[in-house]
Amino acid sequence: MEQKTIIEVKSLYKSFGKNQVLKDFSLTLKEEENLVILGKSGSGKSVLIKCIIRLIEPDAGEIRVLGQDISELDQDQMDLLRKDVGFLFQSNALYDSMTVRQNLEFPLRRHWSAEERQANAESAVLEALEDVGLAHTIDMMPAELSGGMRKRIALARTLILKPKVILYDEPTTGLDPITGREISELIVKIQKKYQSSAIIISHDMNCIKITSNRIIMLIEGRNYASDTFENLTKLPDPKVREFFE
Ligand SMILES: Nc1ncnc2c1ncn2[C@@H]1O[C@H](COP(=O)(O)OP(=O)(O)OP(=O)(O)O)[C@@H](O)[C@H]1O
Repeated sequence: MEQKTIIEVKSLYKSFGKNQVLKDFSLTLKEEENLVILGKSGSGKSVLIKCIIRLIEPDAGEIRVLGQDISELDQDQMDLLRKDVGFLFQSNALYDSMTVRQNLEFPLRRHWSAEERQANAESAVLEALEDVGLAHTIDMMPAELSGGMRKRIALARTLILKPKVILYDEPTTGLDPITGREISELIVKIQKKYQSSAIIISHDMNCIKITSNRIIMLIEGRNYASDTFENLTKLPDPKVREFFE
């Protein structure tokens, strides 16, 4: 059976003044796939992700998310789509003045009715916290948690809406190697449990090795090579080799 396409980006172009960042970039994300975007600093990985969640308007090209051309959606339709597309910020973006529970309840305010929240918020918060192994932190403040724990809480807050696809912006940056490995393993566990898909931006080779089903190399603004970790490490092309040496 052919796998469904979850995200399709076709011939994307984006420049800032004279700085041509994306030049004819394309990708396809399939159902239940963990796709890593690998590229140097400044190569346009964040710009790409921001185009996908429509924080940035591309100059040309097409982006389809869960079958919908996002340029055709109005604000309400885009809000509805955002429920299915989780985003884990590099900075975590937790609210420091709120407890862990309140942080997790926050996205429910926007996407669930008052009745739904009354009936199901408590169990949804607990399930998301259990997914990341941190149920005991429910009444703690973000400042009381380590960097790795804050990353897990941010992931739990993304999971609470049960997204079909999760976009991870450098999920292990700033973490020590052991904590980084735990987060990478958690990304794989979550994908299996929810049968979700993910785009993961990273240049942490350990994270990439653990999480990727496939890697796209973003070089000179385009999809320069796309293959599994193992196959890419065998390519003789010097521009690809740079990353694996
Ligand atoms: N809003 C903006 N205005 C002007 N230039 C921008 C803007 N956003 C990004 N850029 C430029 O686009 C290029 C790509 O930036 P981007 O943040 O996507 O890189 P990246 O691959 O994510 O890098 P890193 O790994 O360092 O995060 C950079 O040259 C950056 O200066």
